[in-house]
Amino acid sequence: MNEPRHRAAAAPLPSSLVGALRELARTRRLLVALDFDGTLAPEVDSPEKARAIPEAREAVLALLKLPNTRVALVSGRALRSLIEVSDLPDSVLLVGSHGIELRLDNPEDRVSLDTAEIEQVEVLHEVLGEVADSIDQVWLESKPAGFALHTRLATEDNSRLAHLVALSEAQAEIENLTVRQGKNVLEFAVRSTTKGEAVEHLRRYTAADAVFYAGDDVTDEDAFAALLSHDVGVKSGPGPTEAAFRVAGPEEVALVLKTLATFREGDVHEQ
Ligand SMILES: O=P(O)(O)OC[C@H]1O[C@H](O[C@H]2O[C@H](CO)[C@@H](O)[C@H](O)[C@H]2O)[C@H](O)[C@@H](O)[C@@H]1O
Repeated sequence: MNEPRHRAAAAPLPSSLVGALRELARTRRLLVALDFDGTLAPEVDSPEKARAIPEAREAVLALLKLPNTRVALVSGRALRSLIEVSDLPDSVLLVGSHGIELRLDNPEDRVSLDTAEIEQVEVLHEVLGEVADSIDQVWLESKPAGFALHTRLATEDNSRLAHLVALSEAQAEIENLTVRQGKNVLEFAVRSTTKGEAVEHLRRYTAADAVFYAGDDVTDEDAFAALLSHDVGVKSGPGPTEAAFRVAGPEEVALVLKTLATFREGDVHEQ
């Protein structure tokens, strides 16, 4: 099934989180950095069909209207794919490919790979393409500096096999390959960046006094690790995390963002 038919209402937020949001809303310059899949958008079988739930989108639009408030999406998706599925105004800062691609306020920064990296991407394509072609329901998503090997619809055995073979063959061909495990996906990149570096870059770029970050996957842990004591991190869904707070999924993330926007709006009017 690609689209959940009924969405559960968001569970109430824990009072400790509401308190942290109230405090964060008073920050002079605030950066709200958000992962996309599993955080704003429920997971679906076809990545191109993923969309932020309406409540999350509305909350992001509300935050965008506030002064001294920047919103950024920090995603593992290729920038082009992130632009398509997020469908948000250009004032949203975008980080794609786990930090390799950026779209800030100035015209797009294109990723330009050097000759050696281009050759490595070609080799990767060949190696991973063979793995995807030979195992049922395994497919390859192309990104500027690498590939995501998707196994969401494969059996558990086939998924494990695909990951093992892809990893050993790709690493045998390319030294210093960056490999990331995500939800039903194994990602390979010829350039190394993390969402933590992306958050640090965005913090400097926006001159933010504090940062809010929400994410659901293993790669978001680098971003949580980059948060400072006065920042707020919220993990969406299950799994180990360094984030100080956890909510159940995109419905609750939307409620968190709406609550933050409402507090901040109130503070702006009081000033
Ligand atoms: O960093 P994110 O914004 O969370 O992106 C992580 C990966 O998201 C996409 O794959 C995941 O979501 C798909 C749609 O729900 C799902 O089908 C897949 O199983 C998930 O792994 C995207 O396709 C990847 O390129 C991103 O790296």
